[in-house]
Amino acid sequence: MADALQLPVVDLSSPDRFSAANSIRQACIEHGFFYLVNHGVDEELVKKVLEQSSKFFSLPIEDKMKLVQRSYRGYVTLYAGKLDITSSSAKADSREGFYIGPLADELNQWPLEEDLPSWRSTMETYYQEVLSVGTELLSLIALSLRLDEDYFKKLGALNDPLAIIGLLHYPGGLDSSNEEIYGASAHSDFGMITLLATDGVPGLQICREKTEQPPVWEDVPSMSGAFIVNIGDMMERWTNCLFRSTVHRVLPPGQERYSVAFFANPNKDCIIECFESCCSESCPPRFPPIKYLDYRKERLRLSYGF
Ligand SMILES: O=C(O)CCC(=O)C(=O)O
Ligand SMILES: [Fe+2]
Repeated sequence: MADALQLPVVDLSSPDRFSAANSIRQACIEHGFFYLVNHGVDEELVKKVLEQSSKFFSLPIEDKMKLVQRSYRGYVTLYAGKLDITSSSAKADSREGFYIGPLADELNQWPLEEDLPSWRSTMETYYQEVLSVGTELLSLIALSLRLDEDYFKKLGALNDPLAIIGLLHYPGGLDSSNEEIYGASAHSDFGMITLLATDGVPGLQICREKTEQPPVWEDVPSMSGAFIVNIGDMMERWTNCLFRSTVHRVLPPGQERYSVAFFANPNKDCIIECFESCCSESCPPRFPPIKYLDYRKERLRLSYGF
């Protein structure tokens, strides 16, 4: 059994934006994870998204396969990939997913309205609402880095961002004592930040020290009404590792589990290079500049082969 963890709580509606920014700074330095409360997304909407997600995954496999992923939009089958690209012994991840990208770009695939009424409109509403929460949160993150509030906007990261909803289903029924099968094996997220909602079934764990052996895994329980937010690799690169893109995983829950991850990714052409304020002669950039799309493509190729 892993240690229980008390993650910091950030209030998005706090009138004292500087104190909210400071708590974000501390959370991102120490954990790379925090709970976000008072974010303004109605709990009923989150519940509806989870219900609609469960309706999709309950369809017969032939129907799900009609929407099998193209350009990483649509249905990704159980055991299709392995997020842990460092382990040769971990088996493929025991989960299935459905991915929805930018609403305007025509690549998305949708179930028919007559098969799953209101499914598309529920997901579109959720996409727009969580994107605006993410945008607001990024202005606080900019403040927390002593940058202008609209820094990420000016950088172009928020112009047509390649944000993705991942509807995730962990079927359960697997014995978690089998060390080599995970719901989602150990990984860091590829983008700027991720905002996660779950159905409350446990399973998510983080490892704060990547290099510690043996690794120490700590449980991240869900908090009712809060998003679990984590820092992704692009934010880690921008900040030269000041903010951590913390490694996390999902154990195979004995019980079925649903979650919805909103990956707030930057614009596909955004060049990610260390902020000037985060490097110096004595602390040079640890990563070369990289275009977001190139980084993302490589990670998807390594984990999923597409
Ligand atoms: O399902 C979860 O709780 C986390 C999923 C996750 O970490 C991911 O898909 O990147
Ligand atoms: Fe993740």
